[in-house]
Amino acid sequence: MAAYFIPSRIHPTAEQTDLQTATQPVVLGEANAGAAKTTTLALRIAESLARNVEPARILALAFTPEARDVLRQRLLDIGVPWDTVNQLDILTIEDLAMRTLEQLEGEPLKLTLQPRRLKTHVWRAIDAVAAQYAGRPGSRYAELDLRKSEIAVSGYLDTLLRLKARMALQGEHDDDPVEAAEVAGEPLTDYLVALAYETIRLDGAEQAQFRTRFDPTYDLARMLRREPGCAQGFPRYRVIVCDELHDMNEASFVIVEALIRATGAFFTGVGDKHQVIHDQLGASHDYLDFRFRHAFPALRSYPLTTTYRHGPHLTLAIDALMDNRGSSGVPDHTEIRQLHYDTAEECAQRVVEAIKAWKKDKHRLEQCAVLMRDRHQSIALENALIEAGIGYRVPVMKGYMQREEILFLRGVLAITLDDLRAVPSYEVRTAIVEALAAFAGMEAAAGFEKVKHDIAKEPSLLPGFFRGHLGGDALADADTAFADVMRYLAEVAPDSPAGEVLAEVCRRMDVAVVAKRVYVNPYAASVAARSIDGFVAMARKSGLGLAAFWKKINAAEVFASRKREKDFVHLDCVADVKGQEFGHVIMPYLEVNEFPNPLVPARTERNLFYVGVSRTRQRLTLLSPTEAERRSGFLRQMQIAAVAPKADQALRQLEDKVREERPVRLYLTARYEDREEVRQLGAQFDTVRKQWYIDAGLDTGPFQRWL
Ligand SMILES: Nc1ncnc2c1ncn2[C@@H]1O[C@H](COP(=O)(O)OP(=O)(O)OP(=O)(O)O)[C@@H](O)[C@H]1O
Repeated sequence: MAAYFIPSRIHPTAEQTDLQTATQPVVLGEANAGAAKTTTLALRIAESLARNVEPARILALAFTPEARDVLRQRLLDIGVPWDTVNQLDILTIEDLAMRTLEQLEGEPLKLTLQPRRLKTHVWRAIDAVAAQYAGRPGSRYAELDLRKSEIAVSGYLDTLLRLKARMALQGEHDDDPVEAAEVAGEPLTDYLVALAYETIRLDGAEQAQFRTRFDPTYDLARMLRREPGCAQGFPRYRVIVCDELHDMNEASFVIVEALIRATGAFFTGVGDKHQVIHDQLGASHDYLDFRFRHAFPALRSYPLTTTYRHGPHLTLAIDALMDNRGSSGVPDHTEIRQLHYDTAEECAQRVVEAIKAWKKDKHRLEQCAVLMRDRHQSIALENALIEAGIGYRVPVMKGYMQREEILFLRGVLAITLDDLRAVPSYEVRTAIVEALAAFAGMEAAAGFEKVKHDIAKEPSLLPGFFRGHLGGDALADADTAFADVMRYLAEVAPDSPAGEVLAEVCRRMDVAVVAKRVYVNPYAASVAARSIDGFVAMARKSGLGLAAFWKKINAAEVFASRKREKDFVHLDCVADVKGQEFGHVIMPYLEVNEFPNPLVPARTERNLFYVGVSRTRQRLTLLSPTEAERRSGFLRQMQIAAVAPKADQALRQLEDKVREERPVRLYLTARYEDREEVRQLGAQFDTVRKQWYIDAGLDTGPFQRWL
């Protein structure tokens, strides 16, 4: 079918146009990375606008705020004006759930985000399970393994999230928890704790007493399951689209399915099953593979196989990695550079060189992204960037100096030197006090909230508070590790070597163990412990005394947090840049035990690596150890050299094809006051792009001044 909407900038492929103009009520697009899923969804929205659907009756959904922003950008890219984009509802599923619950409950939703603040609820749940089941007849109950350690709490919270994401916490086996746990595939203890936790959270009432991340989605899904009539409260959308279906889980599916049925809207979803990286949240390719088809038997699937993000050299290497069969529509040679290093610092130096080479080739720095597997890797990278005077932005992941574990060590320095005042930002001073309290295990102390702000306002109170609280008379008796650290610091001279002092603090505190208590999740704790190691190593290497080191990091923070509109590179974790793209992608630390991370399932790691490399438009720089045995296996799997001849050939064919392409319409620069004149000459008005145009075959002579 001919499209009503013609985009600016791009020529859609036949596959894209088929999806843009599809007439079936429920449509899925199955694609490879960069194969224009989001762009095609934008085309689908624009097509609806061109067919007179009001913007306010269109809902565009994504799973993450980043993906939501990319969708907005793609609409602008294809020529939908800013005003129109602003009238559309472009939301994450969690945004939609929050908005719907707020309407139903009549008050704003508050979320408790840090896992450690949920710990007391988990402990109460454990006590409740012990009271209810211990000593109950039945061999399964005798095996209950109720522990309150940090690792156990973290395990319970992980299970809880998995159960909620999969909507596996209630069901037909409610009266027999043993069977219910078995069906859910979780240990009985975890299942019972999860049930008890939810009883506390909901406190017998419908309205939750507290909520954390994902609870809004889960609560709305629960409500829709129990009372499908609630769905009638959704706005009367006529068109719904959903991006990144590979992030879908059962709770989100319940919401989307209810939305489609209640509104009768036309639905289009797109996804790429190789981009499933959130298995923890119950994401699975099942939704793309069969759940939608099962719920909507008339569904029609459309493939999207051509990537427009990069040329054939990278496309074919990605095909080799993923065992895929995509092709490229970009007639450019996407460069893949490989560099090697021996140490973490050398790797960071290579990153700086790669950025400088990009700049020297006259490209913009903002088009360059350094994508890491994990945030602990950023210490060496940030230091190297600061040293080289290269501005950077850390959009999702905070810069290392503002991460809790490092704020704790900065707090230690501030106490020792009695110089919290040297930290210019009020927020950072507050965060330092919070981090100290968290690592000292006293963040829940009565009145702490007020004290925190008092100290941030009057920094000279800091040493007195932490020493006095656990010190003074109490200090002599206190046998906590933190009190021991306070005693040690009281003896330390300001010119003592910073590296040695911090190492001693970490040793006395046993920070790896403390990190487990603070972070609860073992994986997050291991990343934090590695960050701490990196920071201490950096202090050692600097050779500076405490006072000089303190000055250096505060100056570095001022450099790093300067607001920049241009001349900066992006520094982020791969998992946080899904949906985005960059001219130059640099991937450091591609080595055994870093990427793939051995704590994560192999398939998820490969998908994550694929997400990283597929963000590239023009140049990909891969950094791995000089020693071949230490290199990440993914590099070999890409078969970069082996696919090059085939890629050269594909590139030549593409160059020929592009020469033959002709636009369908020519858009004019005519303004409002020219409207009668151009209309009489035969021009037509595009109501979506709000521009005059002529069909390509028309004589352009009379229109020269508007072309
Ligand atoms: N027909 C086309 N011609 C030229 N460029 C296109 C075309 N369609 C899309 N593009 C461009 O291709 C790039 C990738 O598109 P898009 O972001 O929509 O892909 P995606 O499949 O959603 O990516 P991912 O899921 O990997 O984030 C964008 O820069 C987009 O502008």
